[in-house]
Amino acid sequence: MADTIFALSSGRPPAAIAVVRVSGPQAGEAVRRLVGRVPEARRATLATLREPATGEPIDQALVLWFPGSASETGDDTVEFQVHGGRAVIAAVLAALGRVPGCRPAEAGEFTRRAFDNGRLDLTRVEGLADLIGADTEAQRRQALAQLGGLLGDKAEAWRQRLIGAQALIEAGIDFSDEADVPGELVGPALAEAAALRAEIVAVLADGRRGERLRDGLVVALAGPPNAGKSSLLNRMVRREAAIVSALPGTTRDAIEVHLDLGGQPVTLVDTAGLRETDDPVEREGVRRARDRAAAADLLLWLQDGAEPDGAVLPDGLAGRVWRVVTKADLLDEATRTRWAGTDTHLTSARTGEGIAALMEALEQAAATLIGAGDPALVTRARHRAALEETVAALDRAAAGAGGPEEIVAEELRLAGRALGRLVGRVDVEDVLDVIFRDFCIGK
Ligand SMILES: Nc1nc2c(ncn2[C@@H]2O[C@H](COP(=O)(O)OP(=O)(O)OP(=O)(O)O)[C@@H](O)[C@H]2O)c(=O)[nH]1
Ligand SMILES: [K+]
Ligand SMILES: [Mg+2]
Repeated sequence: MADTIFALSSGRPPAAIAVVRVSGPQAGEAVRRLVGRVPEARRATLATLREPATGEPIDQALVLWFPGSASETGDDTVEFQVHGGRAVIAAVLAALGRVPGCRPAEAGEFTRRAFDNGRLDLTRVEGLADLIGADTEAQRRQALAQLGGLLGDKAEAWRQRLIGAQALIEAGIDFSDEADVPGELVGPALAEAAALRAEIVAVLADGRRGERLRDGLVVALAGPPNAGKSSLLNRMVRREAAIVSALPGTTRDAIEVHLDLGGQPVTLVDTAGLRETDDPVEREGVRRARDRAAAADLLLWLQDGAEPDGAVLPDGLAGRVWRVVTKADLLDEATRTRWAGTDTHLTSARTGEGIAALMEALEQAAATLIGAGDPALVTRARHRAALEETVAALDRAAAGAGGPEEIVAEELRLAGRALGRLVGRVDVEDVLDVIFRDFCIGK
């Protein structure tokens, strides 16, 4: 018999209410011991929880009993809503620990059981993890769509069609000596594979917006020392997140600030000023600054407005770059006019000039790059890799047309296997630990 698991599923106590969940074959026995009876299924029942050994009351609780396969995990489950004090929770958990066959749950174990019982496919498990981790509206919407099976159902439908196409060819192979089986079944199978390929390629051509939304859009501030990077960051986030000083080379470690721009998650990264230096600590800072700038989705390249030609963007950082001119408050009219004629954001951290416009532009860019339109299907690198593997196998199948039918069938099988891994139907042991590691205890 499988273990029965229990855990505190609500947040850190003390709190008004705490939810303790129990799931597994002994859940019914647990509720019988603590409540004295098994309450009506799926109805909130007010009951006194008692220490089974002594009969002493522990707390007044709402008890919810979800028998068998209709529960979230697919096993008998009971939820106790108790007062969220530490001693109450400790007493309930201790009493549950004394029920034979019951033990504390490990991180993610309730969800793992739901997966093992076929209640959730792997993409839904990931959606659930993302929903719990969602910080912004757009992230919440995307996670909820994933939990609802946006990608999982589509991938499973693709997989079923592939199995059908593969079966067509295998029927041809198995019965090829029999007169009444059509000899040419590879053609229709490959036509189906080509249609599938087109659908998957269209899903992959999403500009990685799902992954970007999940991770947050990374915007790096870079430029020469004393360009005013840290001052601008502080002004943008309206707090003293980074140290500012007149000394060039002040910032060493990259400083990250997370923002919610109109529902889009954006991470601003302040970096060390880029220059050649003999100071080993600053040199490490410069190395990190280059890495962060190169990896960013968007680079704000800052230059002091008083520098006549501006700073030269180093090689290798030419991706998505916005030029930002700083210290506009120090400029004379002629210089201002000259900058105004260029493709730059003119800003002053001192007066706040240009900051609102910059934030507005960032919010729009974030919406375009990650948030706009329907929720993306691909939200993790794992999804993308599995779909690319599927497309590669379909390409090999198409290239095998005219050759031995067994080879085409084998490539279709490999394409289906990649989709099977995506939804968690075939050999996924290696990815499960990684995915469930994200979960907390009680989930
Ligand atoms: N007048 C004026 N001075 C500014 C402005 N922004 C920054 N400064 C000054 O410029 C100097 C450098 O500012 P920082 O924000 O530390 O510059 P940084 O680019 O982060 O410098 P490093 O981290 O050393 O690379 C400080 O003395 C700031 O007070 C501005 O908008 N107007
Ligand atoms: K500085
Ligand atoms: Mg700085």
